[in-house]
Amino acid sequence: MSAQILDGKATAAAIKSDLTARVAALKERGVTPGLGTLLVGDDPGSRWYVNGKHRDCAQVGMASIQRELPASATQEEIEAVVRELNDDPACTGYIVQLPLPKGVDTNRVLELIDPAKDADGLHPTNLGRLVLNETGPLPCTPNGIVTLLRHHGVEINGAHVVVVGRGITVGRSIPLLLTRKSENATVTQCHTGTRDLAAQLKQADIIVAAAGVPGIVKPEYVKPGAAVLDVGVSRDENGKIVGDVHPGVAEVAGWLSPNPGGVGPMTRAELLVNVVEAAERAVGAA
Ligand SMILES: Nc1nc2c(c(=O)[nH]1)N[C@@H](CN(C=O)c1ccc(C(=O)N[C@@H](CCC(=O)O)C(=O)O)cc1)CN2
Repeated sequence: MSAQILDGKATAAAIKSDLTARVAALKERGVTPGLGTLLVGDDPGSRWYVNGKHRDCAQVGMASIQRELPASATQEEIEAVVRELNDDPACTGYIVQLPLPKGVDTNRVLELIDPAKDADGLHPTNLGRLVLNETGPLPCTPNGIVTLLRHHGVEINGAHVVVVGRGITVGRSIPLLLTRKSENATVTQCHTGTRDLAAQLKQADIIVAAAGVPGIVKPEYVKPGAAVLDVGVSRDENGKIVGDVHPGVAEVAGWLSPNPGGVGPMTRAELLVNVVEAAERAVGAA
């Protein structure tokens, strides 16, 4: 078997085309949605992602506000920029690029973001809304995964999804999305405390690999025909992306998200969706 591709690039392009029309409609009402980013430090990967987000904004006609601080920035300096973005009327929504440098209290920074401007959907208020089934911005990577599966007609309803990882941006929140009535999946969450990862993965109709451990999902752990989403981003000695999914999985899985070209572009597209929706909510168009 050779897995069919869960094409994140093409799916993200379709989302951005829809957003271009929605941004144009907002502009006709005198509102230009703007995405803000705060990058602290000079990690080349983080800078690449942030630049990509600003390129996406330009592509759909959105404004963008780019703020940067050196790796030596103090907690107070970072929080001061967060407060500025909260108060900036040109900024509809924004993100603080993660990870923040060692020594910074990430949770304190994330909690300071105005929940109405939380483009990542990671503020405790918005995660709480998700738990309570209330409307709000959804975490971008988990929402991108759900959209990618739906776009390719992969059945989520009734599926057994096994998530590997419990990080802030994906693992922690994706079970909340997948177990909503609208998705209706059964979710098992695996992490470093899981005794027999292989046994858990063998049960999965859908695998979300977000551990950040290269090749942790091996072909022999995957049920033939399963859908496999590779979220992990590690780099080899040449700087090439190495995902959490072993290349041999392509011979067993029914569906596979490439990495790059799968979940990454979807994360960026859903970020724009959150900002456009915030702007639409503000003018009463959502
Ligand atoms: N505040 C946040 N920080 C981080 C998040 C996040 O969702 N919010 N997620 C990751 C990084 N990330 C988004 O910021 C991200 C990762 C990957 C991509 C992407 O488009 N990747 C490309 C390949 C890129 C490459 O070649 O290096 C792909 O998969 O095709 C976009 C966004 C951590 N931080």
